[in-house]
Amino acid sequence: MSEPVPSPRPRTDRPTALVTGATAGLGARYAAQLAERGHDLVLVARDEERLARSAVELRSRYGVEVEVLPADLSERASLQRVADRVADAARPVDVLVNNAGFGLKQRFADGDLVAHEQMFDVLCRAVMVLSRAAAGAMAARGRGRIVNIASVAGFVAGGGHYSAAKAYVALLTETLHQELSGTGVTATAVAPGFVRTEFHARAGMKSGGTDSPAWLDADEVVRVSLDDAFAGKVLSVPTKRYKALMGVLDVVPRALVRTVWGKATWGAARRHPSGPGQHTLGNTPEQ
Ligand SMILES: NC(=O)C1=CN([C@@H]2O[C@H](COP(=O)(O)OP(=O)(O)OC[C@H]3O[C@@H](n4cnc5c(N)ncnc54)[C@H](OP(=O)(O)O)[C@@H]3O)[C@@H](O)[C@H]2O)C=CC1
Ligand SMILES: N[C@@H](C=O)C(=O)O
Repeated sequence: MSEPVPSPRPRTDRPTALVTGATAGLGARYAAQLAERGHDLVLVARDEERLARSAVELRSRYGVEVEVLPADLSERASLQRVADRVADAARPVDVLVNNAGFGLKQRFADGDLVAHEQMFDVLCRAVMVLSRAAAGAMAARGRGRIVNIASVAGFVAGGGHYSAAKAYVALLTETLHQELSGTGVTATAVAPGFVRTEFHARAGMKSGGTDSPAWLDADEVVRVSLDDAFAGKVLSVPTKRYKALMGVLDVVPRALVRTVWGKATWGAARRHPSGPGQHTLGNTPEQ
């Protein structure tokens, strides 16, 4: 990736939101809805052309200032540039949306270690570094919103490395919310269920009938989660269906959840190229 040239933009009296993974799926909708709610934007993703196209469209549609900050969040130097932008006291970021992410269609135990390290770096390390940068800068100003995209998958026992990473995001966000209490800064973990975005196609996963009620509209997820974040809620679970599922997950024994999720075609099994029961390790979900 070539060295990015951040576009310097004059400050306006509008608040600024920085969104990672802003070019597709949920991130693109966060950018658009935050602009609609009167925010200037800083857009982060890897694809520079797509970032530039998004910026042009958002400026013309919403009349806000849009900076682009191309960065691969799995690379430490790039991540640091984004963290420096988040913490820049001269150009305050009022809302941080840690959204960038991806899934892997492979098991953890015998999958490609480099791919799993990249997933860890983007889903966990980047969220940790950027949340911390935002927490310090925002607390010093006495206001700010940190919005971290977790997943219902993060509350599912046995859902693979992805679930573990999203569990980390949820718990880190709850910790941050607690530590920031009284500072004027809030942290919100968003836990969507299945959402129609590029996520599953990019990972080569089967997504089944995306018109089924299990699949959510990205715009609805973003609207509900921004309302929750601006209300200072610590956890946002968009839609009644998934709130009900989270209620069930709270009371069902973990061993049962592991077994069901491991075998279900819509669950962990669909992440395995070899399909349920045919993977190389010969482990049952209980092991
Ligand atoms: N879709 C779903 O069912 C659900 C998704 N989520 C979570 O929502 C978030 C958004 O996913 P979704 O919108 O579905 O996915 P998409 O695949 O539609 O979009 C992913 C975005 O992340 C960016 N991105 C990916 N890798 C990197 C990287 N290394 N550095 C910087 N940017 C990166 C992509 O841009 P580029 O390729 O240009 O870098 C893109 O803008 C993720 O955290 C995901 O885990 C949670 C629950 C459900
Ligand atoms: N809910 C989705 C992502 O978080 C999935 O599990 O595919």
